[in-house]
Order: sequence, then structure tokens, then C-alpha cells
Amino acid sequence: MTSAPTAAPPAIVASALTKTYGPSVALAGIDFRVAPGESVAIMGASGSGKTTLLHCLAGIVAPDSGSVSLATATGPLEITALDEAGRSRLRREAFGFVFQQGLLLPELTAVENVALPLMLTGVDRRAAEQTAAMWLAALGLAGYETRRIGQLSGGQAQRVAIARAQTTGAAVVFADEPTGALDSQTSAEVMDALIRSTTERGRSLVVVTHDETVAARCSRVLRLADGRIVDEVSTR
Ligand SMILES: Nc1ncnc2c1ncn2[C@@H]1O[C@H](COP(=O)(O)OP(=O)(O)OP(=O)(O)O)[C@@H](O)[C@H]1O
Repeated sequence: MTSAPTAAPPAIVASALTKTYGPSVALAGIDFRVAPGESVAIMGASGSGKTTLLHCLAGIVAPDSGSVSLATATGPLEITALDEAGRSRLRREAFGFVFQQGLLLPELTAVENVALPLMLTGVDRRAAEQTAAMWLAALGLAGYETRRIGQLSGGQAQRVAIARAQTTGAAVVFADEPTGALDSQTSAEVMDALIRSTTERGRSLVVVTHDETVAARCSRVLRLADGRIVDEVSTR
């Protein structure tokens, strides 16, 4: 008798990542892993390689050498071995993204913005908007479904961006300065919403930030300098 397969926990493992841009060494050999349910902050001075690391982990940029693999229910999937079409599909289906300016579509309503990634994976509009409304409610935005993005505050718009990153059930959410445009009170609220909505479901969060108070809310903080990890602290 065969037992039912157990789903492998989603996690990313990166080994010996390097990336140069002409004379600039962005990544000089980085080993990184993120466990399910973990939130990791990546800090470091401007130019230390934070965004490049995030982009290599998420399959946006191909490293010059090294590997990145995503644990899936059917075993590890080597992201660095995929072609651009494969990486693009993985980004749509397995990853969620939150950027400093939410990159929401201003001509769409909140619920349409959040439903869009699901519709791109083939879910019909009605079902996608139902899921989107559920995520908006989970992020404290019930009643805001039909507002256009320009009719929301910065913090509300960022929560729409977080809802959008969650709808496809992303294994890993990547965030690059997600609170960079917000005041400190709103930043704390948005960060808590981002961490809670991601890690409560056993998903992983990787966030690039310059803000120590944002980083302190994560379960681990990495510091980069000149493309290397120079410090790593678990906060709990
Ligand atoms: N597309 C690119 N073309 C050329 N050089 C690049 C490119 N992207 C990054 N770099 C260089 O790689 C290095 C690391 O850049 P990266 O954006 O990863 O740093 P960062 O730590 O995220 O910086 P910041 O905090 O200023 O956003 C820098 O020297 C940068 O100039």
C-alpha cells in the first residue's frame, strides 16, 4: 500500500550566488535559505547587493554562477536551470511581489487589481474576484473593493499590493522596500499585515529594507556589504 505523498514545505535554497555588472560586483558568493513560515530582512548600504539578491532568488535576474532552488511538493525545482519563459511562469504561480510603490494599475479597482494575478493563471473573473475580496477583507480593506487606487491612502494601496501578492497562494513573497513611501505608524501596520498574511500560512517572506524597525519585525535579519553576507541575526 502506498501512503499519500506529504507536501514538501516550500523553501528557497541558494548557493554560491555571484553576479557582476561590468566592473560592479553585485553578489560575491552568497549562500541563503529561507524556511517555511520564516520572514527574512535583507539590509545593507546602498549598492551592497540587496535588490540583486532578491531578484536572483525570485528568478527575475539570472546569477552569473551559483544556484537557486525552490522546494515544491514534487521535489526541489532548480530555478537557475529554467529558461526565461519557465522563470516567468514560476514568478506568476509560485511567487508574490510587493514593491515600494505598489505598481497597482490605477485604472482598475482594488478588487480588480488583486484578482488580476489569479486571472493570469486561468481562473475565471468571478472566482478570482471572490478570492480577491477575501484577501482584501483579511487585510482590513472590506468595503474598499470598488475604489480605484488613486482613491486610497498610501497605506491602503500598499495593503492592496500585499493582497495581490497573496492571491495565487505564493510559496514565497518578495518585498523590496515595501514601506519606503509610508510614515512610521503606517509602515508598522503595513509590515505587520505583510508578515502576518504571509507567514501565518507557512509561506516565506523575503524583504529588502533600509528601515531597522521594519527589519526588527522579521524573524531573521541579514546584512550585506559588497555583495557578501557580513552579519546574520535571528530575532526570535
Ligand atoms: N542593471 C544594472 N546594471 C549595472 N549595474 C547594476 C545593475 N543593477 C545593480 N547594479 C550594480 O550592482 C551593485 C548592487 O546593486 P543593488 O541594486 O543590488 O544594490 P542595493 O543594495 O539594492 O542598493 P540600494 O539600497 O541603493 O537599492 C551596485 O554597484 C549597482 O550599481
